[in-house]
Amino acid sequence: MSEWTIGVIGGSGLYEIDGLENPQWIAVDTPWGPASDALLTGRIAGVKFVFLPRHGRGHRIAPSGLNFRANVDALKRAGCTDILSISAIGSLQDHMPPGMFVMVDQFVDRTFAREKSFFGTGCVAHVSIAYPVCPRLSGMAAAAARAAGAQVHEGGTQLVMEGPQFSTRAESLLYRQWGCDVIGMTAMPEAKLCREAELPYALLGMVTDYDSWRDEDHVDVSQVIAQLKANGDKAKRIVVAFAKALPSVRDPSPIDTALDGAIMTAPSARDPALLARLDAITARVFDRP
Ligand SMILES: CSC[C@H]1O[C@H](OP(=O)(O)O)[C@H](O)[C@@H]1O
Ligand SMILES: Nc1ncnc2[nH]cnc12
Repeated sequence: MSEWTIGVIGGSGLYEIDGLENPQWIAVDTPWGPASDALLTGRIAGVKFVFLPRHGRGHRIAPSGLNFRANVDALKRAGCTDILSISAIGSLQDHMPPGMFVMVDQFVDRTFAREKSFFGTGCVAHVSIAYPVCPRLSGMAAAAARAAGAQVHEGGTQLVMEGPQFSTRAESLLYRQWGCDVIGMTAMPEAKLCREAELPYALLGMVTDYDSWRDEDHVDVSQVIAQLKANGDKAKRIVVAFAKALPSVRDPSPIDTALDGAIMTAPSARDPALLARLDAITARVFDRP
């Protein structure tokens, strides 16, 4: 029998969540440097939640400045079993209008200026990321979103760009030709790192704009903020509905063992300094009796 501890990463416009019993901000040190902020912990409907504002309170940190490794490590260290990421996204499709929530299930990673792995020289690992999203978590989040009154699209491919500028019209049109449905700046390497940390990950995307592909308009921050104001409370209600509907027992997920067979470096060739940094991420695989 296992208990859920749900990590929620709040994106633009979401710097706290509602309904937490006994809320406490706790600072967590990580060997990867500082996370975006302290973690807000507490319970909703009896379920343990750990909330991290992705850009920090006050939206201090730009997408390329985020310390994704520290964020995921801090959530792992805080005991999270699953991660629900909430993100503002642009739409590349007419049928995914602003105001809709999209449960993203695939990514095209076009980011280039970010640390993308906990592993490296001294401890090499290759996890599978073919299916980067946990279908169980994503399905439960979709149901919660509907229960909270949101219009939900289940499934969609997200182009993840470096930013911070939005796309040119030519880029936006190209991403549509590639078959992408939505666009954002933060889901990668977040999703990859969660898989390395053996944390099932789901992405609830709030569509805020039509990016830059339409003749008649193109995204700017005022559009994004207007949509976030209109939908931010809904996102908070979705988290509460999600907590209320969680089964009381967490059955194991295949993602809980994503590192099995993934580590290539022989025990004798592993770098003790890197192993020390990996203490939280690899605790299950290396500390087995
Ligand atoms: C304010 S628009 C661009 C900004 O919003 C999204 O952030 P998040 O994914 O954290 O909600 C997008 O990825 C950009 O960082
Ligand atoms: N059009 C867009 N491009 C990238 N990230 C976004 N976040 C919200 N809208 C976006």
